[in-house]
Amino acid sequence: MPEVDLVVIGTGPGGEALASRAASSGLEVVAVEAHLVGGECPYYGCIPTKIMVRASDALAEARRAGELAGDVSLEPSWAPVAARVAEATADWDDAVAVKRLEDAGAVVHHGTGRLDGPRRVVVTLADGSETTYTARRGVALDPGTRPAVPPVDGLEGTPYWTNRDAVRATAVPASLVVVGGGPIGVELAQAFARFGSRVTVLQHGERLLERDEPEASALLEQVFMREGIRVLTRAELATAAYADGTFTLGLADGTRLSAERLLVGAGRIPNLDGIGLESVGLDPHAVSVDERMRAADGLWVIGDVAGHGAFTHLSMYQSEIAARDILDEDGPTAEYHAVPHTTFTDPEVAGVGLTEADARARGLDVKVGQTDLGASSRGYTHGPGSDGLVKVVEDVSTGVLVGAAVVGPYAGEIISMLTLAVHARIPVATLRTMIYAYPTFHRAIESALSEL
Ligand SMILES: Cc1cc2nc3c(=O)[nH]c(=O)nc-3n(C[C@H](O)[C@H](O)[C@H](O)COP(=O)(O)OP(=O)(O)OC[C@H]3O[C@@H](n4cnc5c(N)ncnc54)[C@H](O)[C@@H]3O)c2cc1C
Ligand SMILES: NC(=O)c1ccc[n+]([C@@H]2O[C@H](COP(=O)([O-])OP(=O)(O)OC[C@H]3O[C@@H](n4cnc5c(N)ncnc54)[C@H](O)[C@@H]3O)[C@@H](O)[C@H]2O)c1
Repeated sequence: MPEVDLVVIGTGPGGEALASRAASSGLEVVAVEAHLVGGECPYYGCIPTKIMVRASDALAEARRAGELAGDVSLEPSWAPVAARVAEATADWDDAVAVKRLEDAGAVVHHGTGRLDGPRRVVVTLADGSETTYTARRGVALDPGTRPAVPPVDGLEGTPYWTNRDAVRATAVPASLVVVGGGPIGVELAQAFARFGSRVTVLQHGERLLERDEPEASALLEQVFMREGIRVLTRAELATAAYADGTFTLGLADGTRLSAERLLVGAGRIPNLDGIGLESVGLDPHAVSVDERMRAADGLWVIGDVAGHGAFTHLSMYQSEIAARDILDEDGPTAEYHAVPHTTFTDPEVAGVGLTEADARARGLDVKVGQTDLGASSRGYTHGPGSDGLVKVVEDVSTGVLVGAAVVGPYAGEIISMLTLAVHARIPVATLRTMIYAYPTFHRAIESALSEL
């Protein structure tokens, strides 16, 4: 039985970084990847979708030019988008990532990994051959998630898209129904709509982006309506059929829709099934980790399945914490009070820490300040496309911000100073003494603070 120091099962962004860090620190590392080294983010998630978003934002800005700088003639084409996505993903080939990992000193297997007791992993390759490894230090899991497909009558067997198909699109569908109004659904809905697709978003819940502030959801819904994207909330897809290039869809309330394409972006399922958690005495369906990302002795779990949020920056953050523990290095342990996120719609929707509702649910004595970004000096000079807001949530008992939201152009950048404030627990009194450059979007934060 081959013996190594560490086996990493699943090389999402964090798993890849962990394998690389451990190998370059001198450990004997085996990395096992069922599909592409790097995981969902570079091939089917963050990177290709942000290329699509960037292109659709360019179209939106060009359309705004009329009001700002005179006419622009536009002939939208998906060809450059598809070409940039193919280039970024190397046509969905991970050779460069594999080489990077091998150059760091790791052995990479394309196959599936399964725990087979403490510090033991069975690797099954595509040809069915199996090798069992013993891992002296232990095993790290970063298996990520896959799309959740709702149990809709007739859906199975139809050529519905998930994010994996949408990023491979070579043409814009004339019409598109998107199931799910979370980050995946709203980013892709707007990107395709701006290229001319007639888009309807079906959202189970009461509003888009349910984990964000309700004011952010309402603003995004207004923008979607203005851009001609139909949003049906409290909508439940009940039936689906596909014939002659058209989906026919029935909602639970009797509404019928048809579209050329159907995109399912309705949440994710953790890839924990079959990974052998029960062989080390753990619940096979859910895993919990401590502040060093340990799920058991000699077992570290990172990334989306670790249960603290599904973002690449979290997977990377947790990877470094696990790496330090595996390498017996000192350093801070995991803290989640200031996790930021940005949904790359236009306007961008960003947040950090707790929403007002979350803070109140925790029993905090909360004060809230909010301001209209479009009404700021920068919003006024920016003109069309400046819809937005800043909302800050203060814990009155400590006088620090526990959460904040920014909606607007560059919200993902503007949120960074609020992330610092929440992360470092900078008193609101100190934030109020800061000088905010005029006329920037981030200056609106000063106005929001004055509303507290
Ligand atoms: C459309 C879309 C857009 C997104 N946009 C953003 C964004 O803009 N910003 C952001 O921060 N996040 C974004 N995300 C989320 C981000 O992609 C994930 O949070 C990120 O990939 C981290 O995931 P992970 O480390 O858990 O693993 P993943 O990236 O999911 O990778 C896990 C890997 O493990 C492999 N694997 C699973 N089981 C096994 C096994 N038994 N053996 C071997 N290999 C296995 C899989 O093949 C996969 O390659 C997006 C996600 C999607 C779907
Ligand atoms: N920019 C980013 O950072 C980014 C972008 C995309 C995805 N992500 C990550 O990936 C995760 C998954 O994204 P997601 O959008 O699939 O998940 P999500 O769980 O955040 O949202 C899915 C939405 O679909 C709705 N839904 C579920 N079943 C439905 C049904 N049958 N009919 C209609 N609506 C239904 C839910 O109410 C929910 O609002 C996100 O939580 C996020 O962490 C991040």
